Amino acid sequence: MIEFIDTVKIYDNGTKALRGINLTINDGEFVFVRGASGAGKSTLIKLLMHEEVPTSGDVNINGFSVANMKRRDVPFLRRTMGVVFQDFRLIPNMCVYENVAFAMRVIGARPQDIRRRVPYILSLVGLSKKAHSQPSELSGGEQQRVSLARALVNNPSFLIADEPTGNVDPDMSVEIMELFDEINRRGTTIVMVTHDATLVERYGYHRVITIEAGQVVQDIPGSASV
Ligand SMILES: Nc1ncnc2c1ncn2[C@@H]1O[C@H](COP(=O)(O)OP(=O)(O)OP(=O)(O)O)[C@@H](O)[C@H]1O
Repeated sequence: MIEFIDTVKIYDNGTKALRGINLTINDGEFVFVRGASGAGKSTLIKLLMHEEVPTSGDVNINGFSVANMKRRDVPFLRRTMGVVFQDFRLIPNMCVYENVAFAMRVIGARPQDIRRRVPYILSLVGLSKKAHSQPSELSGGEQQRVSLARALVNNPSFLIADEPTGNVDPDMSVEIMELFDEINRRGTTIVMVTHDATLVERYGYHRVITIEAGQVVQDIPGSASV
């Protein structure tokens, strides 16, 4: 479960990015977070990842308190989440397989687990045939699927996606969204930031939270008919 409790974030230059956010995201939910540029969406994500800490209030993530967390616990928090960015952030000189395997190596996974898990995850995102391609040889949609595979490989309890369809064409966006939906059906909680109103409308059966000037101004619950 993710809980924002009176969460305020004021940056050092005095910008009030979040002005008291109260939100609960339950396990298994799929939540869109939308809002205009500068509304505070990235700040919300940075708090989830402990890249920033709240100025006051707290964020509780699966029992971790972001405000009171010790530095040595941050890697454990990050292992509970997978993150997908708009710009993919793949390692350019590694093939698809290696990009995904690397995410397991850095947390000390055993080689035999890596050999078993990576092909499974690549098949889940439909990229088995591209395992030995370099990122530069892939389309935007394929690169985003690698980034999704990498985010999923350590079996996170939730996925954060920051404009995951921002750099792919509309057909690919639908493909990527179908994958996120499938992953959510398998039980992973998803928090997806997007500007894309068409996408939100199309997948309107998910919860939609709107942020404006650092506050939640609308919270439309999802329907259970997924
Ligand atoms: N490191 C920082 N230092 C100072 N101000 C910041 C910093 N990061 C963000 N801000 C400010 O905080 C506010 C919220 O920014 P944030 O990046 O969270 O918005 P956003 O909704 O993600 O916008 P976008 O859709 O453009 O990415 C903005 O006014 C922004 O200028």
